[in-house]
Amino acid sequence: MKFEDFSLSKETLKAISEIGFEEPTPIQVSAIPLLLKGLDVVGQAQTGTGKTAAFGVPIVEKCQRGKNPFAIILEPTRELAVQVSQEINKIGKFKKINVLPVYGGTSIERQIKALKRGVDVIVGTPGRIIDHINRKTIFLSDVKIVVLDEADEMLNMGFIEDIETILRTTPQDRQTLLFSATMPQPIMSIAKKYMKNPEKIRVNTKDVVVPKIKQIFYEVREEDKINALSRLIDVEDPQLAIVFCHTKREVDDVSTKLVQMGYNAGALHGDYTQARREEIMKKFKEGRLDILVATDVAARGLDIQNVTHVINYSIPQNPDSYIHRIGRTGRAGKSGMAITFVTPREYRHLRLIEKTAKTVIDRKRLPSHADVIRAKEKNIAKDIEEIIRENKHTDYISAVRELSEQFSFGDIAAAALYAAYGEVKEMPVEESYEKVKTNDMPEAGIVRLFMTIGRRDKIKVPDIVKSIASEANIPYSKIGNIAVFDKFTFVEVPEELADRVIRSVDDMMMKGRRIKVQKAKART
Ligand SMILES: Nc1ncnc2c1ncn2[C@@H]1O[C@H](COP(=O)(O)OP(=O)(O)OP(=O)(O)O)[C@@H](O)[C@H]1O
Ligand SMILES: [Mg+2]
Repeated sequence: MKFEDFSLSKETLKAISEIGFEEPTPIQVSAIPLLLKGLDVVGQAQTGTGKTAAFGVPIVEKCQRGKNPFAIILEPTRELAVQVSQEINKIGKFKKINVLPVYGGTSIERQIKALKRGVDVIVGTPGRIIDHINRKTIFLSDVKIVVLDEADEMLNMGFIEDIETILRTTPQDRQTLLFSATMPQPIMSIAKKYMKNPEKIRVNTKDVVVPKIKQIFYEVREEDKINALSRLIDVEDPQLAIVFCHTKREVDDVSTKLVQMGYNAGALHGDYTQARREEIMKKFKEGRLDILVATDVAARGLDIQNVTHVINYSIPQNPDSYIHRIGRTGRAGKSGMAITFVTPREYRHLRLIEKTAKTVIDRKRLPSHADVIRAKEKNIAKDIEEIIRENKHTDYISAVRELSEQFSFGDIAAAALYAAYGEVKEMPVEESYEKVKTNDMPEAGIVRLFMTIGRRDKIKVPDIVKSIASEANIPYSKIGNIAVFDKFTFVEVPEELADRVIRSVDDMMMKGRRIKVQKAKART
């Protein structure tokens, strides 16, 4: 199937090819002909599979320009109104379709001016559209097509009255279209009220979740989440990541901590001014921000290139939210990674998500501190390889030659890495660490030491471990997992360093600290 087979106008086909779409996606194959025929359609297809163009192409194709808007597309968030209006604008480029995003938090006067100049397609959020209807600055009496994008979200409790108000101002004989990746049955029943014999399209009923998204979960205690997040980011090295939190406060908290830890992170939620929301989105899209920490305001519809990872810092409340959140990666045939943090109490909820989303989420063990270091070394090696392969380094060769009269090449290279990457980052000094399971023993080559210091001692155990490491003349980065319990602590170290650590603790004891250390016994 090709776009040419839909018998579209030259202008629309030209726009599609300029955007770079080579062939229609399955939802586009099914939906476009029905929409062109003028039928009401409920379209359900997985996240990132081109639902926007599935309704966008027919709207542009059928659009007759008049005094009042021809089509109106409703979106649940401002960000989505902007994004979808941009996409319709691209599809309508050669038909010179006027598209206007209409959403709150921004100057209504400017919107009114634009509306006066004439708009063919309105893409907006319900609240602001109602505002315009009341001010008589939007007339929907000539509307031929209404789209409820993210229909299930739009028809859920919070939005339904607004949607009804808007629909009442449009003509009865309009074409009504509903699209979403999820379409729960109760919503379908509500939807029928507004539609005429809707055709139901469901693409790929077997997988609700995009199969190319790899899904894993980690068991993490609430207090350990921030360190777990930092480790995962270090090891996974996402190009762009979205971290979802449960509340606005949690978003602020997590993003602030990430920034303090040196990550290039920003926050998005509904309490920020529109200017700030737009600034953050712009930065993230341009890759000037690596990590977007957000509430569910970013869960639906957003299409941002190169989001390689979605991390559920808090497990989503309902399974549909899980599907939409993780759908921010793995778009348009790309692969992606979805990570979910689960506290022990949330296991049952996780199972419910798996069941409803008809998917399997695999469990993994959190990377250790040593894994983080290894991953960093690997990333550095990758960077170096690329620099050499692309001959980016040649301007520095004479400098190295000069230095080599005084130092070894090894030292020069390591010092250059230091200059470029800074100190090897240490584990943040906090008392909460990944839970070391006391009944499963560490990996081969790692020895677990038992120490008689714990939370009860009201000292910062990691600080003590740091001074032990320094006493033993061992870089702190070589120390692996640390698990602090009330009265004791487990510290994991490479086998060959264990004796040195024990000896240095003994030396320190002589200096007055009463800590006993011994190799933990393996349970049999
Ligand atoms: N025919 C096509 N060929 C290639 N890429 C396409 C095609 N149609 C759409 N895309 C691209 O696929 C990506 C996802 O499309 P879109 O945002 O419409 O997905 P969606 O189905 O609405 O997802 P969600 O459920 O998350 O809203 C976009 O970047 C879009 O440009
Ligand atoms: Mg969409």
